[in-house]
Amino acid sequence: MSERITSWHSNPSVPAFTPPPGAVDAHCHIFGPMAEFPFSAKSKYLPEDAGPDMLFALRDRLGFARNVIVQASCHGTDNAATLNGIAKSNGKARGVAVVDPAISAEELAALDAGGMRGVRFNFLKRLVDDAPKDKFLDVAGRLPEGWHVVIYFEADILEEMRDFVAAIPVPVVIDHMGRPDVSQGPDGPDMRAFRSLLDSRDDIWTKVTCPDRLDAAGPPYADFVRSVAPLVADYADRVLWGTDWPHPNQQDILPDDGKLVDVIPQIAPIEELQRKLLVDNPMRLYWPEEAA
Ligand SMILES: O=C(O)c1cc(C(=O)O)oc(=O)c1
Repeated sequence: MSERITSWHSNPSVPAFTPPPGAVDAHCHIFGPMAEFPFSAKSKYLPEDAGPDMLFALRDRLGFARNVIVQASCHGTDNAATLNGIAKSNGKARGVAVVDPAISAEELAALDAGGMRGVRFNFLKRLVDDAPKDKFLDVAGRLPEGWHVVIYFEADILEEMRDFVAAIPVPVVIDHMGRPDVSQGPDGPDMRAFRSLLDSRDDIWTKVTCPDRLDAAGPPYADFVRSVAPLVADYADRVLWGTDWPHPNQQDILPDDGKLVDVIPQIAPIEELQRKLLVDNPMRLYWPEEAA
């Protein structure tokens, strides 16, 4: 792996939709800068730098107030770049860490002090070499007070994930809805299976994110909208939204973040749903001490 890749749009449009005051971009990442925060030797991609200043400029351009920075797989289990982003945010960012399951209580406490509020378990073979469920469960049982687990998996292994999800002793957030095939529509097998997983516990949340990854037709992402809008309506108190900037591995697409924001009023057509999705829900999970 030698060539560094750019996976984000250089000049995203200003969205037509104005997010409500206090809106949280609850899924984004930081890459590097590499000179200060080298990428993991195990990373499956080598991105150009996309550091905190770029993230905060995008936040402001899109009309958001806060970020949840999810440790990207290219940084492995060294959370320094993500912690640096949180530290530079003036309290406007919190994070989700990726950890070696053997992490000590002291190291977990340091991540908590640095603004981390969850740990991510990634099951995508194209991103990580292994995903040891037994070790993940061990660390899930030792997390700091108030933390949750974020899981990233694809629809083809949803059935294999059920027992694991059931065994997690803290709230669970599922990235990108477990990547359903949205061309099947809201009542297709992938969405039905995903809903039954959500129904298995009342503390499973999900991110209604990544139309660019899930809907190959591109903007206005009609299949994504028709499949996801009913989910937002039915699970209004358990959905989160994020840009996914800088869109790891999307170098062939370069999603326009303004257009991604303009999907929000289509999946959450009324103000109450927009406020829950963008403010109330992420505040409960990431800034509970400030939540209404
Ligand atoms: O689908 C992906 O390629 C992807 C990768 C990462 C990461 O590298 O952490 O995070 C995401 O949310 C999505």
